[in-house]
Amino acid sequence: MRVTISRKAHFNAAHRLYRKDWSFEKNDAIFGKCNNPSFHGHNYDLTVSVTGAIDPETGFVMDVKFLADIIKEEVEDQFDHKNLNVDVADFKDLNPTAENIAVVIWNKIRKRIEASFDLEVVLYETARNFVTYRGE
Ligand SMILES: Nc1nc2c(c(=O)[nH]1)N=C([C@H](O)[C@H](O)COP(=O)(O)OP(=O)(O)OP(=O)(O)O)CN2
Ligand SMILES: [Zn+2]
Repeated sequence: MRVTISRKAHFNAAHRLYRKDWSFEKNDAIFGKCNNPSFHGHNYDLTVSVTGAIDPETGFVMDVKFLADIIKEEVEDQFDHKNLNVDVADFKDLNPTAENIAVVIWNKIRKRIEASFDLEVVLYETARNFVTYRGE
């Protein structure tokens, strides 16, 4: 029997969607207002879900506090109130789209969680735009 626990988190960050190797005109055609050189911001909402067996002694799949601490260290402390393009090394050569941010977050958390657990990340960039990554 495998059960999923989830923890919600939040961070505020600025970004610009563009490629350094494209002209401004091409970036504008592909990324539109998201290519604003002055950047723009989002209030990102994150849900991290871990699936595993219930430990018969504790009744936990995983202590939610353990998961919350990982999210704080790997995501909130590194991304919150940051400019993703400028301040976060992961996006030095990676466009900070919601898709790429979700994959970066998944990889950071995956390293901190035992392989017996499945991991899913859902990242809301706006109230209506969200992406899901399960490491597949
Ligand atoms: N596949 C993706 N498409 C878009 C991404 C992305 O990360 N992946 N990102 C953006 C921009 O970041 C943009 O800032 C999104 O905001 P916006 O277009 O304003 O989205 P809203 O849903 O809030 O706007 P509505 O116009 O109300 O739909 C764009 N595309
Ligand atoms: Zn954006």
